[in-house]
Order: sequence, then structure tokens, then C-alpha cells
Amino acid sequence: MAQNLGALKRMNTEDYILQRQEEMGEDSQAYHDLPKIMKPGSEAKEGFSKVLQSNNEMFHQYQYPPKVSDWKFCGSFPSPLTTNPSRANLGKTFVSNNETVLVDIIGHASVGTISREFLRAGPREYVSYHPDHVKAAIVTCGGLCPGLNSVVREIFTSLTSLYGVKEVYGVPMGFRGFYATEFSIKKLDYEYIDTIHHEGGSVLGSSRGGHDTKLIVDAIQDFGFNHIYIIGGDGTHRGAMKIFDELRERELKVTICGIPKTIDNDIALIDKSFGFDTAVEEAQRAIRSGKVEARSTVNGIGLIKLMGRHSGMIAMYSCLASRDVNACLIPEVPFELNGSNGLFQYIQDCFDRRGHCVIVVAEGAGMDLLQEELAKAGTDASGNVKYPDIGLWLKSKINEHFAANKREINLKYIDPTYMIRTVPPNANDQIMCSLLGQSAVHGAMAGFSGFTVGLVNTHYVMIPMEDIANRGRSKVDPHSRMWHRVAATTGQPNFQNPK
Ligand SMILES: Nc1ncnc2c1ncn2[C@@H]1O[C@H](COP(=O)(O)OP(=O)(O)OP(=O)(O)O)[C@@H](O)[C@H]1O
Ligand SMILES: O=P(O)(O)OC[C@H]1O[C@](O)(CO)[C@@H](O)[C@@H]1O
Ligand SMILES: [Mg+2]
Repeated sequence: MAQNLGALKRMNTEDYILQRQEEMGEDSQAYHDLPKIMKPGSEAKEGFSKVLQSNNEMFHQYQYPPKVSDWKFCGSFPSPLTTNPSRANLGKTFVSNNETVLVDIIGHASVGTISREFLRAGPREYVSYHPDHVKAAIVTCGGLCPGLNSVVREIFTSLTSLYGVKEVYGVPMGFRGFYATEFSIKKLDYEYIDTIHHEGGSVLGSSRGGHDTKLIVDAIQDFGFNHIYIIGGDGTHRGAMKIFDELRERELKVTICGIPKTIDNDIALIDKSFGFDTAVEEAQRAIRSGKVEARSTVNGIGLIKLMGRHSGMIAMYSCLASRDVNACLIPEVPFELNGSNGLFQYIQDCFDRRGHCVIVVAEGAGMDLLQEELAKAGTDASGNVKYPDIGLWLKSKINEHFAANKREINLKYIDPTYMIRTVPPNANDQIMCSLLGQSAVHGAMAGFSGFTVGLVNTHYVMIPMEDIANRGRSKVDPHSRMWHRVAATTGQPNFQNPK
């Protein structure tokens, strides 16, 4: 059914700024940081009206996730955090439903700023669920990613020790675990989750495929779950959105919350997904091995394949971090093998300059060169195209080329694919997992539903789930400054011959 995405409130920017000025008072620094707008009728001050002209076009769009109370009555209780003695000073850190975070923060003085705003995540003073009435389920879906266990653990501990919820369950093996009889849904306890954040993988298990909206919602009803925490990527969010629609269709008072998981860091809108940092760090070990192998032999080539079916983020950031890479090949930027600007000539140039060459290739790179293999590749259980192995293909093409030219080369192929995603998260990702888990629980307890928590411009926010589910993947922009920085680090050309 078509859904109204919560209250979408538009406010004229001038009114917005005037209101903010009023709230802050002229003495505060923040007041002076605001664009200078005068109230109509007030006395002109220097510098004020000028900015007003250039900001005429500016507007802000507030986007709130829906609340459970929007489609079914639910009560409002003072947050248990106010009575939790160990949180006595939390009062000051409650977040109001007026606090938003800007999506677009780069202003253009000549045209004004156009930005959406998401509701800031965090504990609310009033919650919509009494802790005794919460029965929560957590599920992890899709491919593995460092930090899955940390998010599960944080959701559990936030629900139980912050809010006093007593019933939290783990759904095994992804979406199908809700209804498949060969698995059983397990009640989580502290002993079980105590050290899981030190382990890679997902203690709950995960899977691709197996989404059946009706069976899943039947199971939610049968078990009496009213909080569903779904940790997964783009596919998972499309599945979660269907569950959300079905829940509203049946008028069930169930909160559904997404926690974005993608090792490829390709979920749109958010700054970064958990586990990505760890994956980039882990990839350094493979790149370093490639470098050592390459420079210790005659005309050495270290060829390293990294994850990234549609987006070259892991490859791009791994190359930027390592500084040892001479060529970075990603799905977003096509490359040619032959010709004066092709990869083969570039490898030769590297031999001439430094005696070796290190190449990183993302698994989805160069698919235009493998059309035949791609046509036969098929899909996985979730419908994702299974890509032919670009690393092995490239290895054989490079070997063939230099053999045909009677040049000695020593190519070492390193494929650390699954090794970078099965490790536990690094310290940075551990912290991110904690904040995502806590944000999810605070939002759910407050009665929001159909939302996904995420980091936007360094602040944790609640994004309407539909936005995440329907938006395309985020990709490397070949015209971006970041990609140009990579090219500057590697020294690679654009691998395109003049036509
Ligand atoms: N369009 C869809 N409708 C309903 N369910 C879907 C849809 N797409 C994917 N799913 C379900 O979501 C789950 C995970 O999907 P998928 O395997 O694509 O991983 P993902 O969430 O995209 O994560 P990853 O980052 O590993 O790709 C699977 O159980 C799959 O059946
Ligand atoms: O082999 P699996 O488990 O399907 O997962 C591999 C894929 O998962 C991803 O990490 C995310 O979709 C891809 O980059 C990668 O190809
Ligand atoms: Mg996916």
C-alpha cells in the first residue's frame, strides 16, 4: 500500500532563521553564525539585508520517520532513563523532536542552500513502549561484515540495561529464520552475548534469499514481537520495507528499525557504514604482501582483488591508505588493456621506472570486458548477479601479453576477499556499532518505526527506511575530488586511448 512517509514539513528558510535567532538570543555565538536576516519592520543593521537577498531561494525540508502512533494508538511514558539511578545526569542529553541534522552542508552563497534534514537520533524524554511490554527480535541478513555481533550486542544491552526490557530474541539465519522450522528463534541473555563483539561473523547467522513477507509477518504476529531490528544492506532494506508495509496493512503496533550494513560502503545518504574501516585496514595486509612480492623479483606484479561488486569504495580507500598501489581498477571507471594509454603499457612504464607494479582490482571492475562470461554468470539467492572473477581473468591476460612480447614477469595474485570481512571490527567500528545500536533502540522505544539509523555529516540520525530502500547505491564518482586524489597517489592514467 502506498505510504505517507511521516510528516514532511516545509518551512520557509527566512522564517526558520528568524525563529532560530529568536531561540538563541543575540548574545550567543550560534546566533552570529546564522545567516543575517532581519525581522520585517525592524531597524536595518549593517550586513543583514544583503544576505537576505542571496538566501531567498533557500529552504529546508524536514523529514521525520513515521511513528507507530501514527497508525495505531500507543501510550506515552516518561523514559525509564529518567528513573534509572545510574543515568541520573541523562536528563541533559535527551534529544527533542525538533533537533535535525542537515543533509547538504556545503553552502553556495550565490544560490543559497537547499537541504533536507533528518531527525536526530538519541534518547527521548517520553517513550511509547513500557519496557514490560516490549518483545524484541534482532536479525542479520545478507553478506558478513565486521561488527555484526557488536550491533547485536549493543541492541541487547541498550534494551535490557538502559530501558529494562526483559525479552530480546535472536532470529537465526536471516529473514528465513522467522518462519523456517529447521531453525529456532533464541532468547538472548547476557552470558550469550557477553564476548560476541570479539568475534567475526554473525552469531545469529545470516543468509541471502528466503524473504517471504507474509510468512515473516505471520511469525512476528505469532511470536508477539513488537520491536524488529533488521541489520542488513540494500536488499535487506527492500525486504524490511515490505515487512513494514505489511505491518501497517495489518495495523500491528510493531516498530521496525533498520541498521545499515554493507562492507562495500555503498548505502546512499550515510557517511559510512560500520565494518568498512576494518575492511580497508585488513586489505592493507594483502596490499603490503603484493608490494613485498612484487619488489623482490624481476618485473614483479602484485595483483590484489578486493570486494566491491558495484562500488569501488573498498579499493579506492585501500589504495589511498596504502600508497603502495600503482593502479586502482574499480567498477565505476572503465579501463582498456591495450594501446599507449592502456594497462599493459602502464605496467611496462612501472617496470621501467621502479622495476615492479602493484595493482588493486575491485571484483566488479572491467565487467564491460567480460560480457560473455557475465551473460553466463547467473544470480545468487537474493537475485544479485554473480560476477566472473576479474582477478583471475586479468592475471591470465597480463601473463599472456608479456609472454607474447617475450618479457619476463613474475605475477603474484592475491585474493583476500572473505578475509577482510570475517574479522572482528577495529576500535573505530566498535564505537560506531555501539552508537548505531543505541540509536536504534532509542528511536524504537520512542515509538518511531520504518526508520534506519545512520551517520549523516558526523551525527547519528533516523532516516525514513523507504529512502534507504529506494535509493540507488552510492558509488565512486569518477569526477570527484576523491577519485582524483587516488589517481594522484597511484600516478595512473585514465586507461582510455584517444578515440
Ligand atoms: N527486493 C527485495 N524484496 C524482498 N526481499 C529482498 C529484496 N532484495 C533482497 N531481499 C532479501 O534481503 C536479504 C538480503 O539481501 P541481499 O542478499 O541482497 O543482501 P544485502 O542486504 O543487500 O547485503 P549485502 O551488503 O551483503 O549485499 C535476503 O534475505 C533477500 O531475500
Ligand atoms: O559471496 P557472498 O557471500 O555472496 O558475498 C560477496 C559479496 O558481498 C558483498 O560484500 C556485498 O554485496 C560484495 O561486494 C561481495 O561480492
Ligand atoms: Mg546488497
